[in-house]
Amino acid sequence: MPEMPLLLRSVLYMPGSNARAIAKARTLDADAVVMDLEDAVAPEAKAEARKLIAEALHEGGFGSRYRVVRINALSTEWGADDIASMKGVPLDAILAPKVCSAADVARLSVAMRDAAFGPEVALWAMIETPEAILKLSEIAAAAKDSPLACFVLGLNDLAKDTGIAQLPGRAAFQPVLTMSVIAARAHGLAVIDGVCNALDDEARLVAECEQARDGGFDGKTLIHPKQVEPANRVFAPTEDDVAEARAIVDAFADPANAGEGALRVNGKMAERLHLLQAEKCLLRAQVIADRR
Ligand SMILES: CC(C)(COP(=O)(O)OP(=O)(O)OC[C@H]1O[C@@H](n2cnc3c(N)ncnc32)[C@H](O)[C@@H]1OP(=O)(O)O)[C@@H](O)C(=O)NCCC(=O)NCCSC(=O)C[C@H](O)C(=O)O
Ligand SMILES: [Mg+2]
Repeated sequence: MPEMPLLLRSVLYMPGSNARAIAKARTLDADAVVMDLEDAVAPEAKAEARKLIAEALHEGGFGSRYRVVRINALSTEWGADDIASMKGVPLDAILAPKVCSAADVARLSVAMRDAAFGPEVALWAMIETPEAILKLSEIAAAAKDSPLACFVLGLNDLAKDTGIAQLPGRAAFQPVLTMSVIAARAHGLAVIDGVCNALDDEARLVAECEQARDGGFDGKTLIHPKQVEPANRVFAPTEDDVAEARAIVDAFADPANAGEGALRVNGKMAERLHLLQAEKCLLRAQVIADRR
């Protein structure tokens, strides 16, 4: 499985047909950028968008931002050409919409191989259909034989196909959010929350980011530059997180605790599994600090 970056707090979509947005993405603090060929691009603009994306990626300038191209589903008239048009283009992942089964993952895997993508190019799967929810485990398990490395929630499509309303708090979606995280983690995948359509409601965006962070997601997909900073802030370790992590690491490094499995650190139990979490937290905080 291709390795995922340590930071996927902010995953910003932009229409592949929008040259200005793609150019702006090079200046934004998003951890990942997703150039879209699917729903954000009109049928008559798809061919031009493929060219625009390929040129922009060849031109480069995206720095450490993880580069993702969202294709159309292979079942559409555009999917196969989308993948073929990215042959030889420098990118980090293909995001496939409406993945419904392990067979879909296998077909995407073959198409990526036919387009000569290297083993480092990941496949990200959108979880956005009722069928996918019923087969979360099967789809995630397909990572074993494919470059599948990440789930991305698509709650707009899921709302459309199920009738579940996208209300503040997302109570009716909670089981889907949790089961997506569980399935992804059971097979070592990263997992990113769906978008917040309310462009001018930062409080709602922050609430969704906090819900996703506490629910185990790595980050949130976004649709506008002004959503990047709140997502980066919410999904980053806080100063308290870092202080607690450092205390755990220091406690286990203390020769006086050599051979201990469980320690009392600042009034809480810390075991070796907490040490691993603490080390990851410090690493993430360091990467963020280095970027600044
Ligand atoms: C939603 C938008 C159409 C809003 O556009 P607009 O009101 O025109 O934006 P602004 O005038 O506020 O833009 C200000 C500047 O920022 C740039 N910009 C805007 N959006 C982006 C972006 N996403 N990435 C990069 N840069 C962006 C503008 O170009 C302006 O720049 P400048 O002119 O230099 O000042 C628009 O934001 C937009 O198109 N968003 C992305 C839409 C998209 O990609 N949708 C597809 C993914 S969402 C989805 O499909 C989810 C899933 O599948 C599901 O089912 O849920
Ligand atoms: Mg969708």
